[in-house]
Amino acid sequence: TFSATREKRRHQQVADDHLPPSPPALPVLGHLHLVGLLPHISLRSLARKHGMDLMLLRLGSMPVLIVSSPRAAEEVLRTHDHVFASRPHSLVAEIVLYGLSDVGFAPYGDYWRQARKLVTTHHAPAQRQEGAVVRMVMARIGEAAAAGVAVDMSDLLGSFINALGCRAVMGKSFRSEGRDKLLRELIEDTSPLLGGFNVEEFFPFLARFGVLSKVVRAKSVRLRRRWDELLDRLIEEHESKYAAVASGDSPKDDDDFIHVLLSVRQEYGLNREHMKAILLDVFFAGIGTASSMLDFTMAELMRKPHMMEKLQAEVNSSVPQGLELLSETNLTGMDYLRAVIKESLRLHPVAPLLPHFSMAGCSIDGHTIPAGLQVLINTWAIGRDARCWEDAEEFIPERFIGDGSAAHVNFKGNDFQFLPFGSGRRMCAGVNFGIACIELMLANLVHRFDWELPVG
Ligand code: HEM
Repeated sequence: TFSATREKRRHQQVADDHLPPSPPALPVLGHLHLVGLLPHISLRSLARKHGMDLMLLRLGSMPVLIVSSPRAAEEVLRTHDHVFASRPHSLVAEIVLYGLSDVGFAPYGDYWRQARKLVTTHHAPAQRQEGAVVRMVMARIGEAAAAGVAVDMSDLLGSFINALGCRAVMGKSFRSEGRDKLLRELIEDTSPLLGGFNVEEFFPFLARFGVLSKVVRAKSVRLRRRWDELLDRLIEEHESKYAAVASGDSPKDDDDFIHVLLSVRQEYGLNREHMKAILLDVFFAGIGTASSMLDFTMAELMRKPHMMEKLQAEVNSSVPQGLELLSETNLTGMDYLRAVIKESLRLHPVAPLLPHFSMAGCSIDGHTIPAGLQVLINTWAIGRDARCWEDAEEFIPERFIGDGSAAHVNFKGNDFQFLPFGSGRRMCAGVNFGIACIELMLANLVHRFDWELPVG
């Protein structure tokens, strides 16, 4: 028995020797104190010192693999995609997302596969709603411009994407009873909890005893109640309308996403909770991401007026004179517009750390990667990796066009130095819709108005 134990320890030692490198850790906290308020930035600094490709941290009691280079990201998202295609468990997501019945946080498996298929195949109605919403935003900017007052672009772009998302999901009733505002508030309150670095997630043994989890759990339960109130009402209204249309008592006038969910409910075996979780996903994934992305793009362009002018020249020369509102069909051949959006996604990815989870053990570059490991892919660091990008920290859209150094690089998940939508099985399910919204809005904003930062 003694020699068997010694042999086991020796094997363990050999396996540990092959783990990815780690910085020195503190007792209990591990490396948690090194993470800071902007984890993607501090993790890049740590990776530079301790493991440019892979680095193993212990955050509280949780081992977490940090992936910081395009090469290592390709190993995780392509070579071993089948191993890493799950998500780490999250206490908050479990409560807010109805036991992980959504797509984004669902563990890998049949439910996730079906829910993802549903979102990717049936989300299209949204694309037909854009015109009305763009018109609304342009009118609001027009009023501010006429009065000569500054506009809060973050607020305006947020409300644009919010309105678009609401219309796509809820249909024509999206503004009644201030639901669009309520939804925006709910998203703003939920995002920090769902997207945040909650300490409790790294101390599951404490959470089990209820030491740390009480506050987060209480907050999550309160949020979930508020979501329930809104989503139940929306679904019930749609159900009665859906029944009236099915019995021929009412004409079919709406093909929003809730209607789509109702129509495929049986086919996909969806219950009410599944529907609510999938709706939440579409709100979160679609609304927060696109508006933050537009925000960064406008900020970059206003800081570089010559690029703003170049973009305006491209847009103005491509559309018929006198056209007030551009639609998707006017956007063909706008290479600079696309390059500006790519460059903005490179420097400011909306999901700077992609969360994955290893379902089995594997080996990467001779390192042992155990099963059950949380993985964070630092797409922010990868998009600024000086080994793949010239003047990596500079905003230079030209790199993506003509004979620019990244002219061939795309965000479809095949170029691992550029992962704004991820790659592999868990890649974003709304790339085309997201990009279409951003292109349309940006083109309209620069076509219709001249922009500058207010003094100071
Ligand atoms: C500019 C806009 C958007 C950006 C930058 C973006 C980015 C991302 C990223 C980085 C991921 C994680 C990928 C990974 O873990 O490897 C993701 C996942 C996801 N996105 Fe998007 N997204 C955008 C818009 C949308 C829209 C409009 C939808 C609406 C349907 C959407 C639906 C999803 C879903 C459902 C997932 C989870 C996929 C899964 O876990 O299987 N996204 N997105």
